[in-house]
Amino acid sequence: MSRDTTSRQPTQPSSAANGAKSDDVARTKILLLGMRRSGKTSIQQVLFNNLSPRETLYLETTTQSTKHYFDTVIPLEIWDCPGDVTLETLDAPLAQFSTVIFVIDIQDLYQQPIQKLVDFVITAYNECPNLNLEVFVHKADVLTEEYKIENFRHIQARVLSDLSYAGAEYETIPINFQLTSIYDHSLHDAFSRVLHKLIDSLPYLEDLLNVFCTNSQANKAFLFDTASRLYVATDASPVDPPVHNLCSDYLQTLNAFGPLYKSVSASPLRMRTVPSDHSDSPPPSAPASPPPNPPAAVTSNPNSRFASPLASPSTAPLSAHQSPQVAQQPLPTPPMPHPPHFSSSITSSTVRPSNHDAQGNGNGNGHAPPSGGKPLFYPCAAASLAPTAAGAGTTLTYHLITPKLALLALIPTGVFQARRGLVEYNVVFFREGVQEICEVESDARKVTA
Ligand SMILES: Nc1nc2c(ncn2[C@@H]2O[C@H](COP(=O)(O)OP(=O)(O)OP(=O)(O)O)[C@@H](O)[C@H]2O)c(=O)[nH]1
Repeated sequence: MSRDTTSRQPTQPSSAANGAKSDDVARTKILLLGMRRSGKTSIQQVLFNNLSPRETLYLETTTQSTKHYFDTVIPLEIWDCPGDVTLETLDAPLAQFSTVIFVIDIQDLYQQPIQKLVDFVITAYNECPNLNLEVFVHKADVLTEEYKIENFRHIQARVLSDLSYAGAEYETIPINFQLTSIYDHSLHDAFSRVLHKLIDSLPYLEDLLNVFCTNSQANKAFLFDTASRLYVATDASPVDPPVHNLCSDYLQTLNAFGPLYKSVSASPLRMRTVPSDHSDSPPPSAPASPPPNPPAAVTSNPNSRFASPLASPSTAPLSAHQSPQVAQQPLPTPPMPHPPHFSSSITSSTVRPSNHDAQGNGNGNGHAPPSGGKPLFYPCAAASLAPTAAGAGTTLTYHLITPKLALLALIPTGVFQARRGLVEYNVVFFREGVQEICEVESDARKVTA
């Protein structure tokens, strides 16, 4: 991260590219504001630069506004500002930001930080009434559960009463308060909710997740950004924090083994020569059945494109052997250690080439197939959460959807065991839908010179 340690006056913001920086896309801008030491840089670094929370202890004070780039479903530009920045010294019009996140330390119950927040809200509202205003009441981990809630309510009540005291027109400004900490999952959950408001195609992603859940009998499904572990969309059922935390932990475990997947999948030679040992694999002579054409438009109803495990008996004979996703010669199952947070065992972990992408189609999120025509690979994995009785409990599944996004779903183990091929068949169509949405997003954001 680049910082100017000599100048204390913010001038032109500097850039630090975590994702690929490119000037040819219109980025959604998020501004991080707050008092000194409130935790702005830590939030940005933990979420988007994979910094471990403990390492934030060694972060230096920010002296100059710094832009960070991050590419997910939408390209983001996150501005980390010094604690003493004002809207006048920001050197950028507020109107160019989609969201401002004001970070306030949960122990800052004094007049100054709250007054700074209130002043900022009033100025921002006068300048840009439609600006999305978020307040992260941060470092929640330092207090016990009881004091945490008390301080959170106190800060919220003080801000709202000061605003109404400032004028009747400020009483109704929509401000979203969230409790956050870099030491638990609350920060990821809070930032995911901020992100949802910025993704225009969110309803389409949610539709795809709802259809996937219905047809695969999944209790819950998330579409996660794999690098930041923010969920960019989820199905219509409410988010239960323990379920979100479980999925996030599982993703973190799998991320830790990402390089293993890469080294295996990077070698097309190995893909052709290593014999299969996976029970779901088709016989070598199994014909590769290409999937149907991708949906004509993002808005098309995807319902008819999913096969339901609960559908009429005519759909039941569909199995993994018929799934277009598994028709290539399979790779061996890489060894997976027991994940630390699960009392369960990994039931499977495979690296499978997607037929669809082997043909060079449907690479979403603006990712062309790697040069040299190598296909992209989509690892999948599953962990049984209650392995005691056969078929009982829930299975947590992971399927990579695009190079940056993964589907995590909770499926009853009985369904997953009996209809796994069909679940994976549904994933193929889910992937096509998401990739198409990402392509539309990426096309819409291209800036032509
Ligand atoms: N306990 C706890 N400490 C945190 C949390 N987030 C950040 N910190 C700590 O707060 C201190 C300040 O964090 P920074 O990220 O540098 O804060 P900042 O707002 O960027 O500070 P300036 O650059 O001075 O504006 C560091 O020691 C972090 O480790 C949190 O969620 N919980």
